[in-house]
Amino acid sequence: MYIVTAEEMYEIDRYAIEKGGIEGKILMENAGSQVAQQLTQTFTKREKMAVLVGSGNNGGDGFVIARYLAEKGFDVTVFQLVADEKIKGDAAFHKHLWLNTSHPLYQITEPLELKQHLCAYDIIIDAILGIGVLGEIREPIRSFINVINQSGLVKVAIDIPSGLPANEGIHVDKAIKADLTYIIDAPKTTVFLEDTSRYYGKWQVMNIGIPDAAHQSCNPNHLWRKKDVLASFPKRDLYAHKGSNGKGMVIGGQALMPGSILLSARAALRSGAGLITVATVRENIPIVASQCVEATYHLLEGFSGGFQSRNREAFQQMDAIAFGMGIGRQNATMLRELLESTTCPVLIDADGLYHWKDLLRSQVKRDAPTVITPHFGEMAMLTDRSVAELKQNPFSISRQFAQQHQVYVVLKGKNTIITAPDGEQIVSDQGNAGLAKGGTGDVLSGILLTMLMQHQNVLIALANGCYLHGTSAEYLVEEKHSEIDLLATDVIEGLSQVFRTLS
Ligand SMILES: NC(=O)C1=CN([C@@H]2O[C@H](COP(=O)(O)OP(=O)(O)OC[C@H]3O[C@@H](n4cnc5c(N)ncnc54)[C@H](OP(=O)(O)O)[C@@H]3O)[C@@H](O)[C@H]2O)[C@@H](O)CC1
Ligand SMILES: Nc1ncnc2c1ncn2[C@@H]1O[C@H](COP(=O)(O)OP(=O)(O)O)[C@@H](O)[C@H]1O
Ligand SMILES: [K+]
Repeated sequence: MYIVTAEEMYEIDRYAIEKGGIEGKILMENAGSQVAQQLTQTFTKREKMAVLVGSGNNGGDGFVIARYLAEKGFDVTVFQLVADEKIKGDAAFHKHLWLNTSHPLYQITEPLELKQHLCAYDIIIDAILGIGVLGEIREPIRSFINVINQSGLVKVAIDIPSGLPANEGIHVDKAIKADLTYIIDAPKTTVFLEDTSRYYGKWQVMNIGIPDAAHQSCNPNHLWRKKDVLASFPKRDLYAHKGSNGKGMVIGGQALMPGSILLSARAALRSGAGLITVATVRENIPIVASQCVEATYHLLEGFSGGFQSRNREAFQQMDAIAFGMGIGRQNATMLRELLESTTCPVLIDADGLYHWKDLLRSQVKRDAPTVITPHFGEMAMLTDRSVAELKQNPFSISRQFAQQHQVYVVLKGKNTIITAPDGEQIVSDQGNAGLAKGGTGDVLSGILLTMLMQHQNVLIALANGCYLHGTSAEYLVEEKHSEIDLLATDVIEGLSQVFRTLS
């Protein structure tokens, strides 16, 4: 599935119309008929529906929806919130078809008038503004939105809640707070931002017959789904041996922090790693080893001296390395040597990100992939921006950062945004609030470590790893646990069930 900006959506429409030869009227017919079909399955004929239409093509969708609902015997009325001359093109065509049905069309100019009418209805279908919204919401639409939000009725938005921008980085001035949104063709960027996602309510994407070539014409971001995992997850070779399933190392864990490295190592093993070595300080080895007997151990001699040649040899045998979980925030020497002396992917997480920030000021010689996995607080630290700014622009800030520093960025949150050094982006929206606990990030690092050892393509490896992590939490909360009691260790155990659905 794709994720689009408003500009990309217009480009996709243009391509479908000009190169695909599908007329805009037909796309509108498809959009309206698909939404109407969903509405007839979700609501009953006892519920009275008010379709509110504006001036653009979003309003055009509203006329089609109303026509299909009326044909199916639903009690539906169209309220036109703009002057007649504002409705043009494809929307005017479909308005004409609606009028031909001889069902009512009311033109409303006053908010109070709308309020009085709405008292007689159960459901509002919001087809007032789509992705063409620009700038501050003008009157009288502004007051209409207030009336709708205060109505207490069920609000179903078409494509996007009216007034909400499609793109990140735009202040929300006034918008409908929908209970449900039927998104046309592809989710818009604001579906995935903390402040704007709440306006959508539940959402569902309607396929309106736009050819895939139209999407590919503008190379939009991807939303990672099970079918993408099934298509890209490496198959196990019948004659596999532990070496062919990948050798990985987790480096971290100061004396008082054995837990994080234990979680990473166990998660890496549960994800199918052939061999995992834990590199940590002497005090941690018996603690971690007692709960992770499958791993081997490598002694890190303190944190002050950097790597000796003994260390370097061990690191160079690895297919991927994860660095930083519980390592403490001092001394970037070790990380520099690790990055410069290895040719395998290195993932940097947690405290390791503070070390990496220190290295940004100097040149690090490295050709192999580097992956950073910050949460929003860590990303704010790395980019010298505020968390609020980052939450409004996570896609563009991640992209700019990944391109500037030539790293893979896994920006973790409810929706995790994964960016490649060339700017390509994938979103993993799996998971739930049960993951908002200490240690779940360490588990993710372990899973990603194993994925890096086993996939050809780093971006896909990371997307698949995030899918496994989030889906494990989803299964566990559906069947056994709740979002309250879920622990990071449970997420490791839950991986078995996710893998069974992939084979
Ligand atoms: N083939 C296709 O294209 C398909 C498109 N589809 C559908 O089309 C939708 C996009 O249609 P669109 O481009 O007409 O934009 P849309 O938001 O409906 O109207 C824009 C108008 O709103 C107004 N307005 C803007 N800002 C405002 C403000 N701040 N405050 C107040 N008013 C404001 C302004 O009108 P004005 O008053 O300036 O004349 C402007 O002209 C898309 O979301 C999807 O639903 C589907 O049917 C599939 C096929
Ligand atoms: N509300 C949420 N919904 C879905 N996933 C979440 C949510 N909160 C956190 N997560 C996921 O949980 C993990 C938390 O990572 P992190 O903050 O690094 O934890 P820690 O450092 O304590 O191990 C990330 O993978 C993140 O995407
Ligand atoms: K709308």
